[in-house]
Amino acid sequence: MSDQPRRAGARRPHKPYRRPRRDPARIAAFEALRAVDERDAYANLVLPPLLRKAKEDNEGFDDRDAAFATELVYGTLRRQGTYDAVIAACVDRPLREVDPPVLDVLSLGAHQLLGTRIPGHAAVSATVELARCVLGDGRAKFVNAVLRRIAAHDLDEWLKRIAPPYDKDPEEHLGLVHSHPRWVVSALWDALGGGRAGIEELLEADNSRPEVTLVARPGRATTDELLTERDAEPGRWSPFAVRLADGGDPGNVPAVAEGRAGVQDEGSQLVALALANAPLTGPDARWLDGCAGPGGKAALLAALAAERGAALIASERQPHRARLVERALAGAPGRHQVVTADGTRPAWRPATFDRVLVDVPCTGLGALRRRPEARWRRRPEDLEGFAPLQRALLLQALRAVRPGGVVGYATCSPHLAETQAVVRDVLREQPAEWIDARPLLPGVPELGEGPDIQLWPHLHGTDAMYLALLRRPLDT
Ligand SMILES: C[S@@+](CC[C@H](N)C(=O)[O-])C[C@H]1O[C@@H](n2cnc3c(N)ncnc32)[C@H](O)[C@@H]1O
Repeated sequence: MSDQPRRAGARRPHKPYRRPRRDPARIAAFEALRAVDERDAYANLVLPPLLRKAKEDNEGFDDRDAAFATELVYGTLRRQGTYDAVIAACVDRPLREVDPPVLDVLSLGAHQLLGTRIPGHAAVSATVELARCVLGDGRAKFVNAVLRRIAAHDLDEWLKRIAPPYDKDPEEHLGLVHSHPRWVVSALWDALGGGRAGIEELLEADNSRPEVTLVARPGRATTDELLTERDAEPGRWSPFAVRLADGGDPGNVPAVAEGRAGVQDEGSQLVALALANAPLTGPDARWLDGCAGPGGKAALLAALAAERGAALIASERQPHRARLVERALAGAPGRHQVVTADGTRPAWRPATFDRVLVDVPCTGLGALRRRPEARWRRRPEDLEGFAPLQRALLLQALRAVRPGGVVGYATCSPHLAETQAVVRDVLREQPAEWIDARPLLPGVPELGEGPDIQLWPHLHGTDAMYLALLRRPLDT
């Protein structure tokens, strides 16, 4: 071969330059992924303003485009572990050496190819156009080459190639097939117990979109009123719950706009209900929500307390979250007050309350359906950060309740280090009677062996909420 530079005339004729086709939905999805990646943003917070902007800037950008962009972002983030392994098998360098924006475009392409019904050729060409818009023509060629390799197999075939056999390494297998970090698979399995079928159902439930559930706050709205909404169905377990089937927009429900109803997972409703219904002898006049922000459970507790003539104090350490609690309680019946206070250094005297809820800060491993990026951001070390706070909040709750009164310890994580381990440790320091919470939720199956309860997305359709109910002994 000649080492003379080729004359221009000998080159293949250039195709005329064509501007890349702009697809506002895919561009919004890419920008959301960048924000999640670059500045640890939350997808559910960054996406709505991006979609509003896409609507303003692009005539014809409609609700279907917005739904498509949302599906791309949530689907890509949820399945990121699987897609990363597939992409790694298709590039000739370690993934950490691939530019993050390029990786985001590849992940969006992988999701369209392996996780949607978009035909392969359309998924590749639309993603290459996106790459041309947001990365430039040079890197779009790399994207094109990688996507063609990904498109050579379907998801099942890729899973056979990237995941070890179940029998060889069950946790790694499940982590890759169901796109969860290995340590999360391990922790969820420890909490759930049982064999392969249950954990697989749970991991898949984490990858599904949760229904929108409303709460009709007692005394302010009724489920009958909410059931007049389009595609509304009664809740499965909570007497206050109404589910909005696909496409339901709570923003359009008048009772929600007026604060008489709210958006609240049924698991959270059941926690508030179980605490309110725990048997109590003696007065039942003062209730405390010690970790109230943003106020979902406080709003339901306030309504339940008002029915009984009890007063609620809703306490929250962070001032901006305390303001959210104020907003959630605005217009609520009965007596209630919001205070900004650190629950580990209480602003009230010991033995003040008849019922206390502490819904403690946690890893949120029970709400992975809602926060698609959370599973990749959390680290096992986070547990060590939460542990002392969770113990301190429960200990102070047991001191704040009067002898004979009831404390509810709740987390939105089923991790045993955040649930039973905390309760057991605190009970060694501050003895209390562990009440069987299961009879307080009649009709709700599979609540575990008791006395505490653990809800699960795959069994109950709720977040994986945990609740332990503890009664302070009369002689303390
Ligand atoms: C899981 S969230 C509570 C959710 C709330 N119960 C609801 O249903 O809307 C935990 C809350 O505890 C608050 N928190 C964290 N540390 C606290 C402390 N030391 N004292 C009181 N609240 C605290 C957090 O700011 C957060 O708002």
